[in-house]
Amino acid sequence: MNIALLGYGKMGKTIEKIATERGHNIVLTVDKDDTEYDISVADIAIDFSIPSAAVDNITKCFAAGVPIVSGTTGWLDHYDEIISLCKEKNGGFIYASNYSLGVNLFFELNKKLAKMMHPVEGYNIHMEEIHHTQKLDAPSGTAITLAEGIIENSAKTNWQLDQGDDKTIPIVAKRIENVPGTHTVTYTSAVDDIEIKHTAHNRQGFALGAVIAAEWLVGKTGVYGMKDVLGI
Ligand SMILES: NC(=O)C1=CN([C@@H]2O[C@H](COP(=O)(O)OP(=O)(O)OC[C@H]3O[C@@H](n4cnc5c(N)ncnc54)[C@H](OP(=O)(O)O)[C@@H]3O)[C@@H](O)[C@H]2O)C=CC1
Ligand SMILES: O=C(O)C1=N[C@H](C(=O)O)C[C@H](O)C1
Repeated sequence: MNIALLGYGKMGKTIEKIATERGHNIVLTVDKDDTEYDISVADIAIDFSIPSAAVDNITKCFAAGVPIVSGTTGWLDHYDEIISLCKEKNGGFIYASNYSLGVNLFFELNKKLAKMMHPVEGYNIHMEEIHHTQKLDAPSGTAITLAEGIIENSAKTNWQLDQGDDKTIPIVAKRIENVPGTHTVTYTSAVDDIEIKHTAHNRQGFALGAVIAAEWLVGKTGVYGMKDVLGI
């Protein structure tokens, strides 16, 4: 598979290593200053860039008929318009806030726990995410997906940074040097806590998941998620 990497930073470089080990070719890498390039040299694009570049990068892929695996977070205000554009252009698209197998299992566990806790009285929920200090968006995309999983399965209707109430899940976002990504969901009562936590030790799980998603998406059209890729 010939891959274009849109965003050649920490994730782009980790994906390059794993994709090459799996026998793929990186035919194009794009960073901030690369404005003139031909994306159609690639069978598939993988975007791990920055929030303000994601929509433009995805749009260019649809225009060129190149399916795209989108990993960049912090652009979801434009999600609905991107999905409409994908359908209009008959593009191929996967977005996941987190491509690691472990986090995708954690997403399912989180939904099941929220469903179990829904009828139980006396517990308050809060979430915490910790990432490295270069991260541009807060809360993390993964934290937003976790919050959405709780909202689908409880009486909560929204999330907010730092503050919560009966309807609102509070998410605390911490930035600490070199942390790849840690997410915790805690239910607290007067007598105990129930806590589920995912800790990424490095970026390899995210990168491997993105390459597996690209292998799955290549040659397809339509809008998909990691549940489709992993069959969970
Ligand atoms: N879904 C998932 O599983 C994961 C998602 N992420 C997300 O991926 C994104 C990237 O993370 P990470 O690699 O750590 O970040 P980095 O800052 O290390 O890399 C981002 C790269 O994007 C480049 N860039 C800037 N503008 C553009 C543009 N217009 N087109 C293409 N590339 C551009 C930057 O170039 P320059 O340095 O020249 O500015 C930089 O090399 C973030 O949004 C992060 O939240 C991260 C890990 C996992
Ligand atoms: O910026 C990061 O590094 C990460 N971003 C993603 C997110 O916003 O959830 C995924 C992972 O946690 C690492």
